[in-house]
Amino acid sequence: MTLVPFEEALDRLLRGAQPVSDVETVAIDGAFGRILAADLHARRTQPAFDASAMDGYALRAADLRATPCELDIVGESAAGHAFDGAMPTGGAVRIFTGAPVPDGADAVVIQENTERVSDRRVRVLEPMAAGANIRRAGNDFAGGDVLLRAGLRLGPAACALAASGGHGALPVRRQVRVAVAATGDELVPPGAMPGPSQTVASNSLAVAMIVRAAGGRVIDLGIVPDLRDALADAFRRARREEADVLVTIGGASVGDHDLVGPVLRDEGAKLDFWKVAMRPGKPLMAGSLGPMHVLGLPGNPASSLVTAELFLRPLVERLSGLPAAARRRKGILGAPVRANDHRCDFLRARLESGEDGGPARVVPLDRQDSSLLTVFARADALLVRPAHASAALAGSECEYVLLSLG
Ligand SMILES: Nc1nc2c(c(=O)[nH]1)N[C@H]1C(S)=C(S)[C@@H](COP(=O)(O)OP(=O)(O)OC[C@H]3O[C@@H](n4cnc5c(N)ncnc54)[C@H](O)[C@@H]3O)O[C@H]1N2
Ligand code: MOO
Repeated sequence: MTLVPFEEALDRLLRGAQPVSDVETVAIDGAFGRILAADLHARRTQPAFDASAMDGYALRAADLRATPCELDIVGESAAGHAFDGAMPTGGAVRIFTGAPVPDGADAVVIQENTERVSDRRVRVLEPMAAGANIRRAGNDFAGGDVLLRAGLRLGPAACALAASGGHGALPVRRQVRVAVAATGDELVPPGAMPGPSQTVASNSLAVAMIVRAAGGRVIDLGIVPDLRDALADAFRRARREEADVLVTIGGASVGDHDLVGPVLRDEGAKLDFWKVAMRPGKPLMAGSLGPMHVLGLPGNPASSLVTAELFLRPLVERLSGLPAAARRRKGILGAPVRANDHRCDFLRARLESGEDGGPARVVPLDRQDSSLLTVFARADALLVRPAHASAALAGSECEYVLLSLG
């Protein structure tokens, strides 16, 4: 197979992805990061009453014609404990932030602008306008208002608004299920000490985190040895568990033990492309196995992580029904770069803040070998060098992709 250009590969992958439509209800404290499945209406009005915005005294602005002037304190209104009576002319009610403004009062004077004359009397030092320091009922929202629109990914403030609007549970789209299999006889799980000729399955851990950052749920297929039967079993398990996406890591190249492609074909997968004109990540594989999307990531650590960021993450977002995130940004090259060949390069790079809030300086890190996690862990971004790009000097414009949590 010839190398598919990067943009075309991404486009082909995403074009075939239909968002999941199943809806479920989750308790609001578990809704962070989930996607709202329907417009959410307020079940109540907030504030439900005219509320004081300050600590001070509720009064009638018209009673302050000549200041300083003294008013009779006729009671108290605290948050959670309203003043029951009506406030007479010339009266004042001691009031605290968030407390209901008593009937008859139309302004709140902050206590710094008063002097307490006695238990029963307060002197107001300055005149004030009606409405001052009062938050009107419905100032934030009224019952029936649309608080949040379907399709929104729920963050802390949106969940707080939903709770304030009277909701304890929310309708959300079900999470996209992503089965992740690390393949290779040499792999041991994180935390275990590898024996001779072994290494730690570090990629699957990071890929799972990228899936979760994109809003997906991980089905961990563990470490699968380079054996046809074991791979076939893992792929069948992914289907049984109704994964939307099957991700394999490693075994994607052309070696005798690179069995992911052959076993996928035996299991009936249709491979759309294998090998993309990009560096790292050339042996990336994409296709489908029944209703499941299949993405075979190359095993080298940087290759796995770059392809997970650039293909898996947008795929999970698309299947979740999220709008395409614009993660490409323009920056300024922080070091000169060579002319590029036919593979689009994604160089691990550090970001430095730009002058006067301008675009960031993108500094490619020294070593770009695809096995280097030390380099990746220092990177905030991937500097994009398109196929056949000419050499560029420090200070010229460039494009970069922000990494997860970067
Ligand atoms: N003759 C050729 N050889 C290779 C080519 C090629 O075109 N012709 N392409 C190279 C490129 S580019 C890449 S990328 C790698 C991809 O190889 P595989 O996807 O088959 O990966 P493996 O051989 O299984 O592993 C490569 C490397 O990564 C380590 N690995 C694998 N899985 C994990 C994991 N889950 N966590 C951490 N490390 C992992 C593995 O131990 C190997 O060291 O192929 C080149 N070869
Ligand atoms: O693509 Mo490989 O990913 O160059 O190491």
